[in-house]
Amino acid sequence: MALTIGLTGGIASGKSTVANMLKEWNIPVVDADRIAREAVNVGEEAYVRIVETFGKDILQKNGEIDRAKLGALIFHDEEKRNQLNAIVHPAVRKKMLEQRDEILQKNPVVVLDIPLLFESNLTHFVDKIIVVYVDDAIQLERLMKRNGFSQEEALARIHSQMPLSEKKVYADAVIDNNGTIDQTRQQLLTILSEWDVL
Ligand SMILES: CC(C)(COP(=O)(O)OP(=O)(O)OC[C@H]1O[C@@H](n2cnc3c(N)ncnc32)[C@H](O)[C@@H]1O)[C@@H](O)C(=O)NCCC(=O)NCCS
Ligand SMILES: Nc1ncnc2c1ncn2[C@@H]1O[C@H](COP(=O)(O)OP(=O)(O)OP(=O)(O)O)[C@@H](O)[C@H]1O
Repeated sequence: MALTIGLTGGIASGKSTVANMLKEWNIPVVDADRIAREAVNVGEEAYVRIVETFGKDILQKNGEIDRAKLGALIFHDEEKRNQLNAIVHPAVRKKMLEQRDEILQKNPVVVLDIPLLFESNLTHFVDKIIVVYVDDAIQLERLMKRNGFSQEEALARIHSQMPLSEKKVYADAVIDNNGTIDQTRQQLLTILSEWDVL
């Protein structure tokens, strides 16, 4: 029987790390962040609407969206963030569901890696939910390190999402990613074997 698993968590909590393990085991993963990046390529409908809404100041010299600039804008302003979400999310949802359906024609299982699974009310599109969890301090530390953000920049991003402690409550399974990568892999293996995926 077909199974759609939602993989979520907070920014820099370790979703991509878990998604990479799944891919190594040949479990197909649909990556919402990647689809969102493709949706705003030059010339796409969402690109045009973003330029109309936020102006040409958020473009690089070559015409592509300056993601750092747009990020600095929307992670500090909820209204602007909602405007951007309203432009990008419908396109992402459509593409993601198309990819899910295509994969399920050939595979019994698909994983949708969606950072904003709860925030965007997408839970009804998945059968089971895995939340990748880390403590606040570790999330902040890993995000600052990975992106070279100041504490203020990192906190703005973290606070634009539902708290991880809340996401944990709605999960069918929680991976505690505070420890080593190996400990995370073990937890993932246990969950997948309980769900008869591996
Ligand atoms: C603001 C943008 C240009 C910043 O780009 P940047 O390359 O710095 O970040 P990237 O896209 O890799 O996202 C990194 C992480 O930020 C978080 N995040 C991104 N967008 C949002 C948002 N609108 N609200 C809350 N968190 C977000 C997610 O955890 C995501 O994994 C970009 O994130 C964007 O276009 N966001 C809107 C689309 C979106 O919601 N994407 C995420 C899920 S589909
Ligand atoms: N168990 C771990 N131990 C140490 N570092 C880790 C661990 N898990 C992930 N990391 C590191 O933490 C950072 C965030 O992890 P990752 O990119 O997987 O998070 P993410 O949830 O996909 O982030 P985003 O929402 O921004 O896409 C990365 O630099 C990654 O290498």
